[in-house]
Amino acid sequence: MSRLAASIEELKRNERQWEAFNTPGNCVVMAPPGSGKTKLLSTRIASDLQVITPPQGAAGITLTNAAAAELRRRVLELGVTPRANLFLGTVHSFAMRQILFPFAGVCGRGELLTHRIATSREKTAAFKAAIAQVYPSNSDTRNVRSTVERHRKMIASEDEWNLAGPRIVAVSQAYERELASEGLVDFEILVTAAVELVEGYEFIPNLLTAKNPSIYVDEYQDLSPGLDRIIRSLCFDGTTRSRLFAVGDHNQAIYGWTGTRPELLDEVSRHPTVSRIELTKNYRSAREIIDRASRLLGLSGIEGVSDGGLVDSMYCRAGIKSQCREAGKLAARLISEGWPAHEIGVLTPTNNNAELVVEEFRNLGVPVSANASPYLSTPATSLIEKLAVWATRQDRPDGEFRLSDLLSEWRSILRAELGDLSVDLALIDAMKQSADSEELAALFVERILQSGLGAALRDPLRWEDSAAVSDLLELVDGGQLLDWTIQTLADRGSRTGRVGVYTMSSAKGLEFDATLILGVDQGQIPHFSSTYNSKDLAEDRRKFYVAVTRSRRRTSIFYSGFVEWQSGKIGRNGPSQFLREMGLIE
Ligand SMILES: Nc1ncnc2c1ncn2[C@@H]1O[C@H](COP(=O)(O)OP(=O)(O)OP(=O)(O)O)[C@@H](O)[C@H]1O
Repeated sequence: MSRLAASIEELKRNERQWEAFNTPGNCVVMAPPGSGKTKLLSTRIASDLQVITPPQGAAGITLTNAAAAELRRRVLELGVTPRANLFLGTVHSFAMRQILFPFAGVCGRGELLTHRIATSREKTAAFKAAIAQVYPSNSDTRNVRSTVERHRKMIASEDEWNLAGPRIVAVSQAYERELASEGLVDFEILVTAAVELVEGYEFIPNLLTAKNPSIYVDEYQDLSPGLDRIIRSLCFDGTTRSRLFAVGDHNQAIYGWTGTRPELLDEVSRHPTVSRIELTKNYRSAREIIDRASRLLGLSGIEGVSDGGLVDSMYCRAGIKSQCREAGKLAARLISEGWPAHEIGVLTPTNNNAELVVEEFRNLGVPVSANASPYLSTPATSLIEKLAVWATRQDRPDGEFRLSDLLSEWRSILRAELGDLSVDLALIDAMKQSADSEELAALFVERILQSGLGAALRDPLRWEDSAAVSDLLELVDGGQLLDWTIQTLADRGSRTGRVGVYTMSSAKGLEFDATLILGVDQGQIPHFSSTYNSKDLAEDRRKFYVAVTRSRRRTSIFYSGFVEWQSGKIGRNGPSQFLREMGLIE
């Protein structure tokens, strides 16, 4: 039996999954963690592609590069061969590849394609200049940037901008002027332009729906309002329409700070043309994990398929470092008992905490791989990390990545012509020069850029990659990561045989046998700034719910009763209220 047939057989055994799989028109599936949303989506894409013939194709869209990579992996695993017109990627890349790149020029917005995406440092400089133009020098401007960014991300209406105030509007305009004067754009400018094109020119949705008779969306609850508008234009509003198959869970909406509204999923599921299907069976987590997590959100009725499981909490009196140590000891014990190291995930509230975990685990001799990253994970940055793994292990033929696989990723990013061996040779030459694992990461990244990646990133279609690699280079070349070596990069690329360390947000969509969650102290989780606002508190609770539901068999939670802030201040507010809500402490 083929993998696709086997997956379909599994769906058949779950009445609701089967109903969703066979829904002919628009369908929105709402379901809890581990209930097979991504499985359903990938099986449906693979199955539909058997009858969608070129030149028509399909678009599978999700929010982050990590989620897009996972969707692509699952679809290809079901026997689908990559083909032109099969788009599996992020919403941002959909907006760029399918809307701006083909249509911006003919709609008088061609300048967008000649601009470059600003790096983090360039955006910070533009904001600084914009704020200085609008606010007197002694003003408290701490929240100005985040307010402007939230409004820009949500493509705020005129009323919403007016509510924020004239100075916020002025900063936003000055910021865009600053970027434009340097020939730069950011993601929000591009997404807003894509929305304007789709909504303003009828021929664009007509052509897009002809090209993509079906549109599949994973994690709909995380789409920003602008991207929700693009999907609606294509699936509900036009004279021609794509069929929508979307999955999501409003209880896992964790990007509200970016202007996302979890209600959008509910709204789209109630559209008159949509069949709304709710799943209730969690295939991932054992009973105890489902029950404790459900208490957190006051949920009931989630079925499970396996009994048992463990959720426990550990008090570590000496603060976050002692939490890291205790978690390291527990991980070492689990590994010695036979739990695969890569099936243990350590989740932290912040990047800084994740770095502490890596340090402490290394001291204890626990193999560890850091995944929380201060730069965006995209195909190009993750290839650089994998190349670092290969460069540091080239003398060992049993290394984690085969050179042939890396070369094929390299060729795909460089869009190399078949038979052009010079691109392979340039990379192999760069690898040969990178044999010293203690060499600075900046030199390694520069070398990879000069070997062809730099030229490839000038292609406007590689805009996300280009921005992410520029961020990475800024950080290792004089920024916060100046001391990184090739080995540090390699430690991020290598997962096999290592405990993975993630921030709570970056672990979304992943699953582990055991999850160790650190820093669960009031002020940090929930964050003190969220405790004044019921909406923010609800989002922090959902973020913690996502963390707790990553595990199959064991969730262990670490706390100290106080938080040590980077400023040196200590906030003594006891353990997280969520531990009490889950019934783990009195
Ligand atoms: N009908 C089924 N039969 C057997 N296993 C299933 C079935 N549906 C899902 N699973 C398994 O359950 C696990 C969780 O599935 P999946 O990752 O698709 O869930 P999800 O709803 O996308 O989770 P999350 O929202 O937490 O990311 C996977 O290991 C998947 O193979």
